[in-house]
Amino acid sequence: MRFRGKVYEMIRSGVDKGLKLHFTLVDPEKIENLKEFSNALRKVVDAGTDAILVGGSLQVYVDDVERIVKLVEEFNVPSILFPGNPMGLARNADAILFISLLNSDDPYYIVGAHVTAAPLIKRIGLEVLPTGYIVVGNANTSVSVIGKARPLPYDKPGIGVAYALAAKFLGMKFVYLEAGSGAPQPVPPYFVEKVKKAIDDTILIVGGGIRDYSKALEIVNAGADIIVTGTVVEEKIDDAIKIISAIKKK
Ligand SMILES: CC(C)=CCC/C(C)=C/CC/C(C)=C/CC/C(C)=C/COP(=O)(O)OP(=O)(O)O
Ligand SMILES: O=P(O)(O)OC[C@@H](O)CO
Ligand SMILES: [Mg+2]
Repeated sequence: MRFRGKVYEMIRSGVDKGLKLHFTLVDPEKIENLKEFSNALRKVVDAGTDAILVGGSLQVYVDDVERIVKLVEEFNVPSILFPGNPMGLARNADAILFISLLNSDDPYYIVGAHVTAAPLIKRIGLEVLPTGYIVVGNANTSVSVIGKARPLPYDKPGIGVAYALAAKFLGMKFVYLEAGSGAPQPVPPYFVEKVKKAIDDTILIVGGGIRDYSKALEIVNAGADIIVTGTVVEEKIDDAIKIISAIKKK
C-alpha cells in the first residue's frame, strides 16, 4: 500500500517526461506456485516493469488476490487491481484500474459493476484510476465474451477515435485499447496512432497479443504511453524481458 495515492502521479510524471511505461498483468487464477511467481516477478521488476496489474476475466477468491499483492509488495513497484468483476477487490493493493468497458452491449460492464463496487472501494481507500476500456479486433477473447463487447474492427480506427474522445470528454484519465489477452494480433500501430493523436495528453494504454519486442516498439512508436503484457510473461518470460528492456530504452 506504500504507493497508494501516488500511482497516478508516478505514471503522469513518467509520461510527461516522454518515457514509455510497461505494466505486467498477473492473472491470480493462473498462479499455482508462489515461489515460481516470485522469481518471475523479480525478473520483470529488474527489467524495469513499472507496475503489476492483478486481475482476470473470471471470479477469484479475494484471498488469492491479496496473497499476490502481498508478494508484489516485496518489490519496488505499485500493485494495480484490474478486475473483471467486483470480486477482485483486494484490500492491500495500491490502486484500481477502474475500467468502464465502453463498447459493451451490457450496461453492467459500462457502469453496473462500478456501482456495486464503489462503496467498498471507498471504504478500502484504493486509489482510483478512471479508464475508458475499448475492446478492438475480431478475436473471441475472454474479455470480449465475458464483457459482452462489440469489438471495434481493426480497419475502423475512426470509431476508436470516437470512443476514445468520448472517454476523454467524460473525464477519464486513461484510454485502454484492448485486443484481449492472448489475441492473435495486437491493436495495429495505425489504429494506436490515430487514437493517440486525437486524445493528446490523455494516457494511452495498449494491450492484448503483444508477444515480441519489435511489435511492442511499433506500438509505442505509434503513440502508446503504456504497454501491457500478460501471456508472454506466463509463457515466455525471456521474451517478456526483451519487450520491457526495449520499451525502457526508448
Ligand atoms: C469496476 C469493477 C469492480 C469491475 C469492472 C468490470 C468490467 C467493466 C469488466 C470488463 C470485462 C472484463 C471481463 C475484464 C477483464 C480484463 C482482464 C483482466 C482480462 C485478462 O484476461 P484473462 O482472464 O487473462 O484471459 P485469458 O484467461 O483468456 O488469458
Ligand atoms: O495476455 P496478453 O495477450 O499479453 O494481454 C494483456 C492484456 O491487455 C489483457 O488484458
Ligand atoms: Mg491471460
